[in-house]
Amino acid sequence: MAELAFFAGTMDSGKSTLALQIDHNYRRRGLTGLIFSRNDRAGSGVLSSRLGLAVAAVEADDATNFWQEVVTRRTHGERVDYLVCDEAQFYSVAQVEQLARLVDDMGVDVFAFGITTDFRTRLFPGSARLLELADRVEQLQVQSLCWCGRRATHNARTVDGRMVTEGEQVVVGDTEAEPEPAGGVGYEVLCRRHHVRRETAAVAGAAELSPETLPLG
Ligand SMILES: Nc1ncnc2c1ncn2[C@@H]1O[C@H](COP(=O)(O)OP(=O)(O)O)[C@@H](O)[C@H]1O
Ligand SMILES: Cc1cn([C@H]2C[C@H](O)[C@@H](COP(=O)(O)O)O2)c(=O)[nH]c1=O
Repeated sequence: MAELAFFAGTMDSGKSTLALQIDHNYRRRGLTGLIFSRNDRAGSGVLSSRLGLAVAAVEADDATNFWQEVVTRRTHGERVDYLVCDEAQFYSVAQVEQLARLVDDMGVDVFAFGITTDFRTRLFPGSARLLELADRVEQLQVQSLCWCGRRATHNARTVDGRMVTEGEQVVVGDTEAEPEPAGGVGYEVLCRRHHVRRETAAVAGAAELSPETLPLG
């Protein structure tokens, strides 16, 4: 039975890596899939992992109709067994509904990957619809950590190391640029406690995990 699976996690939790692995394993077994991404940090038409791997992807945008993409290909004799959909938080509600229809009416497996909430802890519309419609929601097993050592559960947007709470919902960026480009936007994953307090690593003066702050228990 085909399914719509949503793999959710904070930034930097290994979603794109898992997307590449799933695609690799399905391809090795002779299945044929399509990879979609939207606004990947590495540029347009690519799905990239921080582990260094990247593959070509179809760039989704506002005009993309996933249902039509598959119908057109199948009409031309192409096989489409599954879709890998990265950065799915940026998909529209209608696009997520197209993905669900592909599962139900065409038997296409859909693996979607994305962050659930934005820098203000609000659900992205695409992620909200995925949570509502998915057959299976999986939290990533790799824990990303807050500077204090707790599991990171929230995404903070930073400017000059300080957490900001105003701005557009969508601003492409990375957690790895340290410090982020002058005046530019960066991201940092935090536990809820430090997200609420707006306490980033820079504000706390924590360059790395300290044994004194790390709750090892
Ligand atoms: N140099 C490295 N060595 C080992 N693992 C790394 C390295 N750099 C990044 N990673 C792993 O890659 C993960 C981020 O993977 P990625 O797929 O890019 O995340 P996401 O798509 O969720 O933002 C990190 O949590 C870490 O586990
Ligand atoms: C929190 C938050 C993130 N983004 C952007 C930043 C990145 O480009 C992607 C997440 O990519 P990742 O592969 O999961 O690291 O989302 C955003 O636009 N708005 C936000 O609030």
